Amino acid sequence: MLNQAVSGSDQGSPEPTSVNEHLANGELDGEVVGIRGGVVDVLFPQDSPRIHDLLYAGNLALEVMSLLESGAVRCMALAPVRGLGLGVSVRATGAPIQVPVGDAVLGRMLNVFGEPIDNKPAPATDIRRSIHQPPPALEDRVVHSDILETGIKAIDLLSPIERGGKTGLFGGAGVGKTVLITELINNTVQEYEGVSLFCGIGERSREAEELYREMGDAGVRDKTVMVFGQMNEAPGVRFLVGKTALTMAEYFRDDKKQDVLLLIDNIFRFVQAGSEVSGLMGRMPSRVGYQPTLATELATLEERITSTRNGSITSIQAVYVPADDFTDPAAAHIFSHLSASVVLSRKRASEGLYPAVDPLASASVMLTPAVVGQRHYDIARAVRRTLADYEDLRDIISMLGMEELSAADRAVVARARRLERYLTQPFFTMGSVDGANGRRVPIKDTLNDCETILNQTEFNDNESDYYMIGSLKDLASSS
Ligand SMILES: Nc1ncnc2c1ncn2[C@@H]1O[C@H](COP(=O)(O)OP(=O)(O)OP(=O)(O)O)[C@@H](O)[C@H]1O
Repeated sequence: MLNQAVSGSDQGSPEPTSVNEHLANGELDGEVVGIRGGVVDVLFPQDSPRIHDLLYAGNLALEVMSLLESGAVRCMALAPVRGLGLGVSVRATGAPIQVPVGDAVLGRMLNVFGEPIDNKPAPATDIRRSIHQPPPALEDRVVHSDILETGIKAIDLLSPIERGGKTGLFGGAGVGKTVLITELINNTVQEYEGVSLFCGIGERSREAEELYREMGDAGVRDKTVMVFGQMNEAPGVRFLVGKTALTMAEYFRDDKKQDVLLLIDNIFRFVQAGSEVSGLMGRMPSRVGYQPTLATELATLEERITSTRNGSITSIQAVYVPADDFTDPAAAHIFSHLSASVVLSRKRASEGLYPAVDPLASASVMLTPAVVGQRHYDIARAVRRTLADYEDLRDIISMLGMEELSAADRAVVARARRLERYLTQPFFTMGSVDGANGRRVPIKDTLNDCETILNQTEFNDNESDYYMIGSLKDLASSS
């Protein structure tokens, strides 16, 4: 209901009063004047709250998205709007969502508001930050040229991850993005000198629980923060939860001067949530039905994920590619923010070649002689060339058979098939499923092994022996 004090103040002082002053007097109450899906219009008889301010209609949290000509504010709901009616009174908090930051959030599983979802008390800290922050100034950003070694052969060899950079794991449904990101957590978090932050956006809630348990088993939970806004939550939550995680990451980087490893599964769901909100807000869709503001929305998040003089944020982001279409505007825009992209292919997954990294489509700006060294660069190129030549020969083989190939081409095929199998790897996180034990392979071994295979001229061994092994030492010890 409209507040009496507010409606009676028409004849009051002509001086505009600030929102905070109204709040102090408990005056800034508004009223729900429109509800459309998760979008709620609220009319404040006097000062309107600002964009991004948090409002409450009873227990329902709302975030102000835009100011309407009618003087009302259009908000997105951060929970289902079931039961909400016109005329319900709304209270403005006078501030955006503020989340707890600092050591108190370590080891915790939190939601978009920074509230616990692990059945433990709220993080014990008074330090809270607004989730809407500007990106660091250009002159404060720094570029590293170090590699974060993952122990995953295909990634370290063909698409090395930049420390302090952004890496994307692209793939359609069910090609192994979540498995790969979990393996990366397993392989890197333990050795990572700094804190890790996992942000789950719009994925299955079951995955959140599994991850929490795995973090506990691996003994890394106390240097990890997990923030979730999963697929069962309102689009507004999925849209904002990335910012919650980033605000916590920025505090570790800027105030504690620590290095942060930020893992996001799945950044596409952030774009998708933005598109749901945009549709509800009544904006005209743009290409392929996405929101016209796709590029700016993504930039406000991605530009904050950066390394500064204070500390670095290394981020690894899973990117769902709708219908395996890599020209999809969401995938293409995300791609433009990254320094390395690991592309997972359905064809390789269907052949059981896990991790299904596509050696020809995956790339990294780190893969230059200046960063990885001439030898690594040459070996990676030779591996790619061999696999590309094999791709070209595949049609001929399927039509005419291997017999029609020249001896040189047959050698290329033999090497390529061995390389393809060698680049598969048993994962620690899949151990219980396929029975094999996980393997972590240092890049030095991967380079030596690939060189050995590339130089191979006799092919008496069985190519299937190269499948799901760690380094070639495994092959020698099993024969
Ligand atoms: N490295 C691997 N080794 C063995 N099996 C794997 C591997 N990666 C993926 N798989 C198989 O593929 C399935 C799907 O993997 P995952 O859930 O990671 O896919 P996804 O790309 O995240 O899918 P979605 O888009 O549906 O979330 C797994 O359940 C597993 O059976």
